[in-house]
Amino acid sequence: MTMIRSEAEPFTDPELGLPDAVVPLHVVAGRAEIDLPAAERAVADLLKALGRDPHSVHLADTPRRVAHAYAEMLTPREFELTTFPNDEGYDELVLARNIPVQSLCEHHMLPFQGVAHVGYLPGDRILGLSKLARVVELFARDLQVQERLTKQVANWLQDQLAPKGVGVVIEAEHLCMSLRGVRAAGALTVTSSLHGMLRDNPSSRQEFFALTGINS
Ligand SMILES: Nc1nc2c(ncn2[C@@H]2O[C@H](COP(=O)(O)OP(=O)(O)OP(=O)(O)O)[C@@H](O)[C@H]2O)c(=O)[nH]1
Ligand SMILES: [Zn+2]
Repeated sequence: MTMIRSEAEPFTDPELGLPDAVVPLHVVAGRAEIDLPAAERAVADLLKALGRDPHSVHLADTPRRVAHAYAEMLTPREFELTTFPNDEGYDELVLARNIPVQSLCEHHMLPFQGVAHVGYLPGDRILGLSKLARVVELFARDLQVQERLTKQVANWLQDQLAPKGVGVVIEAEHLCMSLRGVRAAGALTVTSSLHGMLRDNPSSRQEFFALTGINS
């Protein structure tokens, strides 16, 4: 998945007034359009291959439902990137903890879900808080591995906001590990990605992990 920014320049000095840097985001191809009728046919074929009758009264609507469910789970909502000038020179951590994460593992197309803790040390700009959760959704609504998801969120914040540091931790349970296979129900996978001072400065790093509740 690739994202481009609009024609608007993101971080030019604003006129007075807020919000001052609203940048429409467009999720662009890298992925083809979702073809719902083809997905429905494929689900009906899968049911048949699994020894089930897709035309039975119970399953007649299932291909449509499954196709729509996957389409929904693979389609992030677009949003506008809203930043504000850091007029007060706020120079401590901003951290949104326990952001819900729902994604699909690319190996089994089964959900993995949990929480993300997303933080940054502001530079010249601060970010609308909701955008920390929106960017998690932007990259989670894809076929993913948790490591890539974690890095994409951190890289996006670093690129878009140019803060002094970025930290992202994701804790998630993978249904492919709990429902089937090894059946390790309740096992949590923890991943992290850090940039700038949160990576390089030991006390900033420690503070970040302390506030996330993760022992570094
Ligand atoms: N690194 C990583 N691995 C993942 C993620 N989600 C699922 N996996 C793993 O992807 C691997 C795929 O391994 P395979 O051996 O090809 O698949 P499998 O035979 O179904 O493996 P088992 O789950 O061990 O039964 C499994 O070990 C999964 O646990 C993820 O987000 N990151
Ligand atoms: Zn999996």
